[in-house]
Order: sequence, then C-alpha cells, then structure tokens
Amino acid sequence: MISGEMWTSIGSVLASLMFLWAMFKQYFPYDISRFFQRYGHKLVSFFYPYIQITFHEYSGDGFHRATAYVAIQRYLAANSSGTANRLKADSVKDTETLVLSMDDQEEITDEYRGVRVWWASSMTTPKAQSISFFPREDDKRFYTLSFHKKYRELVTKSYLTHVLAEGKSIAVKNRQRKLYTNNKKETWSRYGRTMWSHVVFEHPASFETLALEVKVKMDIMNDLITFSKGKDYYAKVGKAWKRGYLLYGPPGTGKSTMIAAMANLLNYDVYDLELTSVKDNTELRKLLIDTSGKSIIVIEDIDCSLDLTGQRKKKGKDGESEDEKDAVKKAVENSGTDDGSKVTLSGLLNFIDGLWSACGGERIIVFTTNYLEKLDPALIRRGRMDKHIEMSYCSFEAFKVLARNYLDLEFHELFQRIEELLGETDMTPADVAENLMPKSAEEDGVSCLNCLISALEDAKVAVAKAKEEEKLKAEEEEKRKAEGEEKGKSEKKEDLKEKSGEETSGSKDVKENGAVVI
Ligand SMILES: Nc1ncnc2c1ncn2[C@@H]1O[C@H](COP(=O)(O)OP(=O)(O)OP(=O)(O)O)[C@@H](O)[C@H]1O
Ligand SMILES: [Mg+2]
Repeated sequence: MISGEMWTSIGSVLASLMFLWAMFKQYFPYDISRFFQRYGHKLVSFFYPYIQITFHEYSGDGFHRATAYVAIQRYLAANSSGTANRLKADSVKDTETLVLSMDDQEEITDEYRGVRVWWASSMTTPKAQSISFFPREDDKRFYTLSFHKKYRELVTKSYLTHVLAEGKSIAVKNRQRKLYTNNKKETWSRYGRTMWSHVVFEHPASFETLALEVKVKMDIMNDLITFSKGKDYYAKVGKAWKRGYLLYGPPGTGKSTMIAAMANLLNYDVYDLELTSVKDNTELRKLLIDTSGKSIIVIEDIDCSLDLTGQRKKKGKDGESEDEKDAVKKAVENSGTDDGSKVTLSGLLNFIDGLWSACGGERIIVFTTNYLEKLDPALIRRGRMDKHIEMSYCSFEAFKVLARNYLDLEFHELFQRIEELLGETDMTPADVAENLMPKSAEEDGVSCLNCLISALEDAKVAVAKAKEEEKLKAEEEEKRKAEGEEKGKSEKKEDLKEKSGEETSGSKDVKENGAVVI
C-alpha cells in the first residue's frame, strides 16, 4: 500500500517533470508539445490522485494579509505544535505570550472525520538579490493543502469551513481585550486621538468568583452564551444582534464586577461610556459607530448621567401624554434646541435600538443604576433592556462563594451563625468581602469569620437602633398629628359655634327681615 507521503513524493517528481517540460517546450515542434501537454497532465493525475490547494499569505493587491491564510496559520499553530518537528515562535502583538506555529518548509498531517489531509508551509525567496533603488521583493509564503481527490467534496465544503472557523475563534480567544473610554470631542482629532482611548482589559472577575445565587448565575451565563452563539437565530427572526442588560441594586453589590465577569466569559471588549462628557445625540451616535463588534457598551449610574426622568416628568405635568412614543417624539423635537445637556432620552433610545446599533456584529449594552425607580420606563422596557438583574445584599449562598474565594473555606461551624445574621441584617457583598480579607499575616480564616460576625452583629444593632429611632420618630409624628388634629377639631368646633351663633342671629335677621318684608 502506498502511503500518502509516498504519493506526495511521486506527485512532486511528476510535477517537477511538468515544470521542466513547461520551460523547454518551446524547443519542441508544436504537435509534439501539444501531445505532451495533453497527456502529461493525464499521466500526472493518474499517478497522483491527490488534489492540492494553495493559500497565499498576501491577497491579490499584495498589501493585505489574506484572512484565510491568517486563519489557517492560527488553526495550524493550535494543531501542529504537538506534531511538527520544526516550530516557529512568534510573540503576538500587545502580549507577552509566545505562539508556536509550524516553521517554513514543514509538513503536518491533520485528520477530519476520519479523512487524512496534509498541510505544507512553503516559502519562495526572490531570485535576484541585487542592490536596487526599488524595495526588494519579499519572501512569499503559502500553505498547500493536499488530499485524496475522492474527498474533494468533504474537504472543500466542510473541512475548509471548519479550519477557517476554528482559526477565527482561536484569534478571538488569543486577542488582547481592551477597555475603552470615550474622549471629549475637542480632543478627537488632536494629537492623533480618536473617539475612544483604551487600556488593556485585565479584570480578574469571573462568574465563578462572583458572589451570587447559583441559579441566578447560571441563568445569566446561559443567556450570555446563547446570545453570543445566536448569530443565525437573530438573522432568522430579523432582530439586530444585540442584547440589553439592566443591573440595579445598592452600591457595592457587584454590578461593575458582574460586567467584568461578562466580558471575561464572552471574551468581549468593554466600552465604558461616560455620558456626561458626550455633547449631543450626533456625538453619541458617532461614538457608537466607532465601537467594534464583540463588545459590551456600559453606561454606569444611568440615573446620574442624565436627567432623563426630569425631562419626561416635566412634560407629563404640562398635560402631555406620558406615553412612550410621545416622549420620544418630544425629545426628538427638543434635541434640536440649544439647552445645555443635549443628549436626550430619544438620543439614548436611538443609541440603544436605532439602526446604527446593528452595525458590525454582536453587542451587549449594560446600564447600571442604584435606583431603578428613578429611571424612565421607556428606557428600561423589555426589548430595550432585555434582562433586568437585581444585585442585592449578600445572601448566605453568596457568602459561601466569598468564603471560598477569600479563605478557601467550604464549610466551618461559624457558618451557621453567619447564616442567621445574614438573614436578619443587610450587608453588601463588598462589605462582607472586606471583612473576610485578612488584615495582617497573623489573621487566619477563623479570625476573619469572627471579624465578619462581629461586623454583622454591629450592623444588626445599628439597624435595630435605627429602627427604634424611626419608630419613635413616627410615634412622635403620629402624636403631633393627633394633637394637631385635636387642635384642629376644637378650633373647628369653636368656629362652628361662632358660625352657628352668627347664623342664628342671621336667621333672626331673615325672620325679622322676612317679618319686615311680610
Ligand atoms: N457579588 C459580588 N461578588 C464578588 N465580589 C463582590 C460582589 N459585590 C461586590 N464585590 C466586591 O466589592 C467591590 C465593589 O463592588 P462593585 O464595584 O462591583 O459594586 P457596584 O455594585 O458596582 O457598586 P456601585 O453601585 O457603587 O458602582 C468589588 O471590587 C468586589 O471585590
Ligand atoms: Mg459600579
């Protein structure tokens, strides 16, 4: 049985003969050269039942690296480093990690659905190395894929799609993620600055370390993963590929941490949009267009960023409908007027679900707020903000996650007391985490748990005291009210008495008058 490698060698010999023939055929009479031309190819394909596809590094224009070549390179780097003998080490831009890939003139085999294929990386160097005023022609690299012709259909239709998709997803995984923040418009073109400045995004938060009920966590993770894989679904139902999340809850409950965990889970960039430094709706739209796909656009503390609610309420008071459409219409009209803060509710709504938001791949938009009730219903209705997530005070389940993270403790007898206390008082995960952090080298897990218990007890006492004070205040208020009412009643009585006195004298008059009249 002749192996694939041997077939490749036979093919290479025949291909070389064909090459020689192509060079010297002009020295032969026309009829002979036509004969060899015709039967030479047949002979090669008879002895060499393999097909070869070549992928060049540079596209036709010679300037751009071909996307297929780059994807194949990534795929082979991931699949070849274990099998190829000669490897090439490259450092990826912006990172310190080395990526190993097969070296030039190296060959590896790959298997797909039981079919074997061969990849070879080759390079042609320019023939003349003479000194010239013109730039020297660069080395040309290419990959050659060889496979048996009976698998033509499988390889061209399925295997190559698989290689390109894999290569792309490896690129996404390896890329350095960024955290962007918007610049003020005045600086956009100065010093070569763009609309967004970025730093490397390296937040360590993950869903594993996030203190949250497991059920809620799983639900959010499933939602995010379904979204990120939903390209075809969104196309099928005719919806723009984006999803809105509203995270609400008191300070220190992990809203920002959750955003970082989301970005880490999906491998997305984060655009932290500071609305107060955006001048108007047009600027807002420009910023949106300048974001890339696979990103999370975050507007933190949305209630503080804009007085969106105020605008609406004012209009409502003026007697206009508070209906969502009306609000949008009014805001559109307002957006033309020059009234200081010019990012309007309509601008923001358009930003979220306007046509532009669908440009360039999947996007997640996250709003955070401490006060859900302060937000305009138009802003948070389903479809715009698809998922509302309440980040609340630390539950016992959330505490267990923190104890595992901070103290490596799965269980301790003090947990029971902590469970009781957490049921009786509200403490944010940020405060619980702070108490679980050892303050000195001597402090161990148990002393941290005791520290948390005493903080919880203090909080319980403080809450009870506050409640007592509130109760006293309410009672005083009630008393004052009752006294006021009593006073009011007696004053009323006096008034009535006076009035009735006047009335009796009045009716007398009338009578008298009447009598006079009569
Ligand atoms: N649910 C949580 N899980 C793990 N750590 C948390 C959680 N909540 C808070 N923390 C810790 O507390 C710190 C503050 O949390 P974070 O900034 O996420 O709160 P926030 O809800 O965004 O607050 P704010 O409303 O003030 O912006 C974080 O650095 C994190 O270490
Ligand atoms: Mg925050």
